Amino acid sequence: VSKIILDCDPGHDDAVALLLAWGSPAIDLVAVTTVAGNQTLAKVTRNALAVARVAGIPPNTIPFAAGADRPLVRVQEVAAEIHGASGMDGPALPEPNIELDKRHAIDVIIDTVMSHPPGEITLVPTGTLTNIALAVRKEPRIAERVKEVVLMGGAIVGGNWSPCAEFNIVVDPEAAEIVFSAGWKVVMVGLDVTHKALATAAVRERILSLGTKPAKFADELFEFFKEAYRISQGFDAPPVHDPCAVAYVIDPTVFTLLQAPITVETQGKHTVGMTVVDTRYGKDGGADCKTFAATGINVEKFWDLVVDALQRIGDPE
Ligand SMILES: Nc1ccc([C@@H]2N[C@H](CO)[C@@H](O)[C@H]2O)cc1
Ligand SMILES: [Ca+2]
Repeated sequence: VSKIILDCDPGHDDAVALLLAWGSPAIDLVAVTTVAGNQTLAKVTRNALAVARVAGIPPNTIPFAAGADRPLVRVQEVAAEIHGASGMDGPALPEPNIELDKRHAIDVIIDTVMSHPPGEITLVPTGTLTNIALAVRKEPRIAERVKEVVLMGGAIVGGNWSPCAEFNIVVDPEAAEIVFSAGWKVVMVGLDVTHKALATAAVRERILSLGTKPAKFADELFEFFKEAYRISQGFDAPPVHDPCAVAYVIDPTVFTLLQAPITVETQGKHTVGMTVVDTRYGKDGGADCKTFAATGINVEKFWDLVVDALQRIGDPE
């Protein structure tokens, strides 16, 4: 069982990542932290607590903590055209029943990592990397204590916020550069694979047939996400990015990886936020390469994990 901290900005797909992490028997969700990204910090935090209620996460079990409310250097950008004004438009959101932890998210991350043996905690960021960058700057020792960082973000080729930059990276590229160069193992689950994790009609039928409230909630998320993605990016079905990072932790064989140096462009006029994956060094990425990029995904196995997790969550209320 993998112990993870989910650092997220719910976000329709972050919500599915949280449901997957909570429902999967292969994951021990030890903390949830939020970061400004898809929407403002207040909105994504409220959304995270609403998803926790849907998932039936009992109060006083897992710390939920809010983190950075803006990027390190640049002006905050949100993705309202995809996630709506609330950050999770579509389903009615239940009232939260979990009180936020008093600590800042980065202190929950640091305290959790430093209080567990080395190599036990996996960080799973599915939003901007502001919290992760601040945490490793405040307590550099987490870089050698964390098992690995498995993040949804970036792309080997392409982008969704510019022709060559993905939202989570480009909104805070300075934070991303800190994370990719901190010395810990980083697995980048980027658009190359997440754009294949589509919530098609068949997938939604499978999920709805579970007949539970969390399944219905997920389908209502997909309905809004589908329309937003159709209008803004011309997709027939919405790519559900964030649960791909959690799925990698559950079963790495669902993905194929490329070991290669990855750096983040922070100066480019046309290329800022690009994750530059250096494929010149062949299969092991050259000496002491700690960064990996996902190149392939078994989409059927991915959705099996999501359906299984929702099935195990059942109907908590
Ligand atoms: N257009 C768009 C913008 C942001 C996101 C969010 N950022 C990542 C994908 O770019 C995911 O974490 C998702 O929550 C998705 C689509
Ligand atoms: Ca996200």
